[in-house]
Amino acid sequence: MEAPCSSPTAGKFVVVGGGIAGVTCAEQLAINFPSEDILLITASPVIKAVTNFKQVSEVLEEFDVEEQPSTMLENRFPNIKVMESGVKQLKSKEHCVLEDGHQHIYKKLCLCAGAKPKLICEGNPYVLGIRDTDSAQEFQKQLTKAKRIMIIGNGGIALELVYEIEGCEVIWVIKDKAIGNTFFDAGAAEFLTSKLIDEKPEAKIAQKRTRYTTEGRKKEAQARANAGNVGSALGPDWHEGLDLKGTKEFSHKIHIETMCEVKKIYLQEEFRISEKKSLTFPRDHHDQSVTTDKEIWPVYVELTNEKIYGCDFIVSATGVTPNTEPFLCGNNFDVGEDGGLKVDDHMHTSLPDIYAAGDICTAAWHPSPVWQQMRLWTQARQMGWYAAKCMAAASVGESIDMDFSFELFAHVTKFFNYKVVLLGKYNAQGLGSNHELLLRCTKGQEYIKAVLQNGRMMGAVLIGETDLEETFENLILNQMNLSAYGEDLLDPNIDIEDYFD
Ligand SMILES: Cc1cc2nc3c(=O)[nH]c(=O)nc-3n(C[C@H](O)[C@H](O)[C@H](O)COP(=O)(O)OP(=O)(O)OC[C@H]3O[C@@H](n4cnc5c(N)ncnc54)[C@H](O)[C@@H]3O)c2cc1C
Ligand SMILES: NC(=O)C1=CN([C@@H]2O[C@H](COP(=O)(O)OP(=O)(O)OC[C@H]3O[C@@H](n4cnc5c(N)ncnc54)[C@H](O)[C@@H]3O)[C@@H](O)[C@H]2O)C=CC1
Repeated sequence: MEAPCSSPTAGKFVVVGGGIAGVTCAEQLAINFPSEDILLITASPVIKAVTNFKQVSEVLEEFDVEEQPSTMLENRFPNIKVMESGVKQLKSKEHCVLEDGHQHIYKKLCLCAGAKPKLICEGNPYVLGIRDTDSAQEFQKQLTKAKRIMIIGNGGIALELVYEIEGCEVIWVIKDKAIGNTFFDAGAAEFLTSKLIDEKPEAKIAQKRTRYTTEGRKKEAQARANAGNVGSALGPDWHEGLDLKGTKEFSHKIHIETMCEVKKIYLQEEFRISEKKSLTFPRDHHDQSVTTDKEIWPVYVELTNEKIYGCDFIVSATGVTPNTEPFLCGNNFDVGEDGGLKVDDHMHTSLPDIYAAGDICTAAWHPSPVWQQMRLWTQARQMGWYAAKCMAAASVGESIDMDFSFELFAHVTKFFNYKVVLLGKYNAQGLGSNHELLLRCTKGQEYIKAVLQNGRMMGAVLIGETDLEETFENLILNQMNLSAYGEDLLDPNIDIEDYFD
């Protein structure tokens, strides 16, 4: 029987989760309270550290991310104690968390347990999700033996995979008309699609963006997390250390099935008995076939458009579900529609002294008109940092204003080897039909889209080396009326920065 939790009077600051949100939160608490002990409980054997942080503009930020043994964090902050263990239960009334045989009383708790892949089908060994180092390595291992895989989903992971995978046929199944729906509209999708058709992989551009490394990861820290425990989410450039090659020598071989979903998955024997017919890989006339019509596959997928394809395995890149499970039982949290713990504008959940940050939480405050939550690395850092500030202020009876980073959504990343900057309501999310778009596109070079409403800039997509991010960021933040400038705003012959000086 479990020991009951004792009185919360002697509690400390406790943070759960060693991903970017949890580590940033613990670090900030350690700075704010140098004479207090901060306990970080994490299920993963390594922690994530933000290094080389650079504020590129008022809201855009760049940093590298390193997987490090937890001792490195403890050395940097002697008042942080890291415990490698999965929290099994939360007793919010008693201010107590329980992990393997131990209980920890908190005065303030921040839950940063991240999220896990939301798979199209749980428990099927041929359906893989990618989240942490282990799942990425498993995927790579399977890929080395694969002739054909199927990727389901149209977000960040799918976009990165279809561009990086070589030597393997890829059938990419998307619910939408165009690729990359979580980041792009159809115009940007078309601009990017031409990259997939290029046979020769080009030299990667030396473009700085958030980088993911495992350099600091020591051997002993590579010990796998206990069965059932989840590791931290991968992040920017996670595929760079992985050789994403199938069995053959060619670059991209991608077939996209649009506007459909998975109807049924058959294992080999099940499919044979069904006497259904699968399709060969669609190819154009000068294409050398990789797989033959006679191929027998380990798994077959029937799509809602009635087409059936066989493949070696399926990647379900279909979004994430917050890791709330161990915390919900017996605790009456307000939970968002996406399954996250609802937090207010001070990162506080609905229960006393419990905060949440990063992928596990659902922003339930009234946001700035040009900010939205997306489960991203940068937001995990910002939320972890701000949650710590709020916890610190609350513990001395104060309150602080919302951090400026929540004023404007800003994300820098790289897709198909292009720098991609997304600002504000970059896809006119929630703006209804009352908005206009200004576009400038130079094939193979840049794609610029500005979203305007009532003459004010509400968002932008900048693909390529446009150098416009800072100017656009300012235009969105200051909400200047741009009606008088019309299309000049994107005229390449006008130096827009001078324009607004
Ligand atoms: C393949 C991939 C590529 C990505 N690429 C990008 C990108 O290019 N740009 C970008 O901005 N974002 C990217 N993301 C998203 C980004 O990685 C996440 O949004 C971010 O890392 C979330 O951080 P987090 O700290 O909230 O959660 P996580 O990193 O998931 O960390 C959660 C932590 O909680 C621990 N934990 C879980 N349950 C428990 C428990 N019960 N007890 C104790 N500890 C527990 C885990 O071990 C882990 O340490 C990517 C994600 C993936 C999967
Ligand atoms: N460069 C970047 O910024 C990257 C960010 N990420 C982040 O990592 C997290 C996980 O990435 P993803 O899994 O790609 O999530 P995502 O949220 O970006 O995309 C999920 C996609 O799956 C589709 N989908 C959902 N259910 C489906 C179903 N049943 N059938 C078919 N399609 C379905 C959605 O329409 C969407 O296109 C996200 O938070 C994402 O933002 C991931 C990779 C790169």
